[in-house]
Amino acid sequence: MNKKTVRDIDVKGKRVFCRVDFNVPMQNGVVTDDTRIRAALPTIQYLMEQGAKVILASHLGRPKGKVVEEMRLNAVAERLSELLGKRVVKTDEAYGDAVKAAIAEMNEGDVLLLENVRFYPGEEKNDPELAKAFAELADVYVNDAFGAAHRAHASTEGIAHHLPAVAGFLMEKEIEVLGKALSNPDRPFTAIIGGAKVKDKIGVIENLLDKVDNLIIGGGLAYTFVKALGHEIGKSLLEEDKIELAKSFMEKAKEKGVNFYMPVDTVVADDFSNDANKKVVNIDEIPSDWEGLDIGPKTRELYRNVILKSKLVIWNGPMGVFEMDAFAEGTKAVAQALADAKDTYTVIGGGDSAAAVEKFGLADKMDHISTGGGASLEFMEGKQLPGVVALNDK
Ligand SMILES: Nc1ncnc2c1ncn2[C@@H]1O[C@H](COP(=O)(O)OP(=O)(O)O)[C@@H](O)[C@H]1O
Ligand SMILES: O=C(OP(=O)(O)O)[C@H](O)COP(=O)(O)O
Repeated sequence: MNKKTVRDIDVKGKRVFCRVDFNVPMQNGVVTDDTRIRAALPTIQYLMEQGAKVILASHLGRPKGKVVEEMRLNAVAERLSELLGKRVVKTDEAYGDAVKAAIAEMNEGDVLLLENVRFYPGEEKNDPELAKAFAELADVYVNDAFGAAHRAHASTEGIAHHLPAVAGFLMEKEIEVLGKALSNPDRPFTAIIGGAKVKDKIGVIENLLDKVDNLIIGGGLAYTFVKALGHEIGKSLLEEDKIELAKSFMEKAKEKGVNFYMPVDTVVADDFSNDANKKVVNIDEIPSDWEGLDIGPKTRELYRNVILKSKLVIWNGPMGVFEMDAFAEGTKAVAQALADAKDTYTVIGGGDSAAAVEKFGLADKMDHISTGGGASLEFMEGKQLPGVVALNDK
C-alpha cells in the first residue's frame, strides 16, 4: 500500500483520533457479534503500547443525524473493555467541551470511545466544520475502518485533511489482500458472485471479467442471466432492465476467454418460505408459478470442482436464500468447497457470505474474511475508496 501506516509515525504521548468500524450487530443492548471489534484490536493495542492516548470513533447503524438511544456505543465500550482487559472511557458526545475535558484527563496508553458519530448530521454530509471539530480533539488521525472506507464522511475523510493521517493495521491488511488478489492474482483465479441485487454487483462483475479465469454466478442474480439465455424463470428474482447487460457480460466473457459458470439446475419452491414445496429442476425447466431459491446438486458439484482447481477464489454473495435451511445447501456447498481447497487462497468479501461461513462454522478455514461488505465490493469494482485516498502518501 502506498499510504503511510501507524508504523510510519511517532505517536508517543500524542492524542490519536482512530476511526474504527464498530458497526456491529446488537440485540437488546448487547453486542451479538464482536468480529469487527476484535479485528481492530491490533491497531488499538499497538497505539496503547506506543504510549498514545487512543480516542476511538465509530458509527453504529444509520441514525440519520439524530440521537437514537439504541444506537449509543455504550455496549460496544463494554465489550471492548473486556477484550482489552482495561477500562474504556465512553463519552456521551463525539466532540465539544465535555469531550475535550475527558481527553485532557487521559494518560498515555488510555483508551476512550466517542459517541456514535452519525448522531450528527454533519458526519454523512462530510461537513468541514464537523471534520474540524473532530480534528481539534487530536494530534494524529488513524483510519482503521475499512468497512466504512467507501464513505466520504467527516470522520472517515474530512478529518484527514486537518491532521497527519495514516492507516491502521486492519485497513492495511484489507487493502493489501484485496489489492494483491486483483492486481497480481495466483491462477487459476475464480470469482463467485451471488446474492440478490444485480444492480449493486454489475460493476464488480464487469471489472472482474478483465481479471479472472473463472466467473461463477449464483444466488438470486443468476436468474437474470438465465432469462438472458432465453429460458423461463417463473417467479424467480429478475431485474428486467439488466437482461441486455447480462447478455453483454456473457459475450464479453467469451471474447476474453473467461469461463463463465451459471447454474445448470436449481431448487425451486412454490412459496418464499422454509416450509414451501420444493423440487430440483434443470435450469431450462423452471415451472411458471415456481421460483428458484437455491442452486441444485449438479451445480453444487460443478462449482465445487472449479473451486478445488483454483489457486485464488474471491466470494461475494450467497448462492441461495441461505437464511432458510431449506435453501442453504448451495451456499453451504460453496463454503465447504472453499474450506476443503487446501492450496487455494480464499477471500470472503464481507456481507452475507461472511455471515454464511460463520453460520456453517467454517470461518476459521478461510484465509481472509473482509470486515467490509460494501467497501470490498467497491474496491473490487476498481473504485478508489475515499477513506484511503485521503490518507498521507508514503
Ligand atoms: N435465489 C434467490 N432468490 C431470492 N433471494 C436470494 C436468492 N439467493 C440469495 N438471495 C438473497 O440474497 C441476499 C443477499 O444478497 P446481497 O445483499 O446481494 O449479498 P451480500 O450481502 O453478500 O452482498 C440474502 O438475503 C439471500 O437470501
Ligand atoms: O456495515 C457496513 O457496511 P457493510 O454491511 O456493507 O459491510 C459499514 O459499517 C458501513 O455502513 P453503512 O453502509 O451504513 O455506511
